[in-house]
This record gives sequence, structure tokens and C-alpha cells, in this order.
Amino acid sequence: MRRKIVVGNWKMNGSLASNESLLKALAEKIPQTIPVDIVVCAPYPYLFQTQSYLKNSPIRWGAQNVAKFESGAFTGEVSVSMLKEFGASYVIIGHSERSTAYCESDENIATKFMMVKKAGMTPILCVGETLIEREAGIMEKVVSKQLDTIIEMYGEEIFDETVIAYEPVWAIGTNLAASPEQAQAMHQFIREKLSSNTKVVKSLKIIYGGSVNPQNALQLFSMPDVDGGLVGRASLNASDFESICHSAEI
Ligand SMILES: O=C[C@H](O)COP(=O)(O)O
Repeated sequence: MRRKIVVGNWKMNGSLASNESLLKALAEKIPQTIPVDIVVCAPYPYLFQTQSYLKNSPIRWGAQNVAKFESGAFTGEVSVSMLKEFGASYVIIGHSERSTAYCESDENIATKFMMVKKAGMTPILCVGETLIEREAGIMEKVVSKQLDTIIEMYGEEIFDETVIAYEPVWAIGTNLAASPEQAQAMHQFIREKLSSNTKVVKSLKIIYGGSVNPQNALQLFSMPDVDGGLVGRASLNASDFESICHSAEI
């Protein structure tokens, strides 16, 4: 059985003071023996602080984006090697809040995915459809296309030991989470699409994101193809995040 993973995405929230109490509480509350991979993705300026508080805990940390280049004249960008210097082991790639607001192309996302993998970190690739696309019944086509660019550029095997987060855009920040059945259907579709490579089948984790909270986490995580969650707002509250992490102990 695949070990579940819960990832907190702080987005553009936090301060030195509020992070301190959140990180301290998480480090205290989450037991070393929890049989779940737990990750906190902080804004870049707080990676050092995150590392300082979590380095002796079972919680790993990561970033919410990365540059597609290794180094050079790219003002405002942050490279994979910089993230590694702060102990990051996960990077969220292609979150819809970035691909929409900053017009990030599928090719850019694919290159970043490869860069993170090549650097020995785990990419968390976000895919998902808008409400209009779901209502039009083309959600699988949309998600399939998001995956195809990566497959065409780097082959299906690049998904070995990686994480895909299914995040329907309509469920993000809305308190309208997908139903467990809707999540399961898409997760199963993604898993079947990537089923020709045996290593990928064994190691790929597919997690759900979009209004996950302590009340709905257990039902969502109980679905056979849901390997955990990508949590936004509820990851900013230590008790809520702890509760969601424990819901993945199944
Ligand atoms: O990365 C996290 C997702 O965008 C979900 O955010 P949310 O839990 O606040 O809806």
C-alpha cells in the first residue's frame, strides 16, 4: 500500500512571528512515528526559518515554485540549487494560482518538473480543470493535456517517485471541495493513464487539493486512489493541519 502524504501550501501567508508559533506547534504535535509523509511549503524568505524549526521533526519542507533555469541573469527567480541549500525536498509546480496569474505555459511547467527531479527533490505537479471545463464534461481531457506535455518532453518514466496533485480550480479556496467520488474518479483516470510504466505505478502518489479541512479529509483520503492531500488554508492552523495529517493514517 502507498504511504500517504499531506502537503501544506502556505501560499503568500505568514510572518516571522506567526510562522514561529505555527512551526513550533507542528514540531511538537506531530509524532516522530506518524506513518504519513508530511510537508510544509513555505514562501521563499521563510525557508531558513522553516528548516530551523522542522529539521529535527518528521516534517519535511519545500517551496511553492522554482526557476526553470539553473542560474544566471533571471531577476527575481530562485533556482533548484538555492532551494536545496535550505534543505527543501519538495517543490510545488504549476499551481493554478501561478499558471493563471503569470500565464505559465505547460512547457514551462514541464521544464520545472524535470529540473526539480534532476536536482533530487520531489516535484508536486498540480493539475485540474476549471468549473466551465467540468460543466462541459471535458475535465479528463483537460487534465490529460496537462500531463501530455510532460510525457511528450520527458517520457512517462519521469513520474517515478513524484507527486501529482489533482486540484480542481473550482474547489480551491471556495469551501466547495470535490466529493470523494469526484476525486476518486479523476485520481483513477490519472493512475490509469500512467499505468504502462511499472516503476511509476508503484511510486507515483496522487493527492487531492481544494478546500480540504478536518471535516472532509478522512472521507477523501479513504478513497482507494487518493494518496493524501494538498492543503491551503487549513495548513495555516496547527490544530487543523495536525488533524488532517492524522486523517491520512489509514
Ligand atoms: O495548494 C492548495 C490548494 O490550492 C488548496 O487551497 P485551499 O485548501 O485553501 O482550498
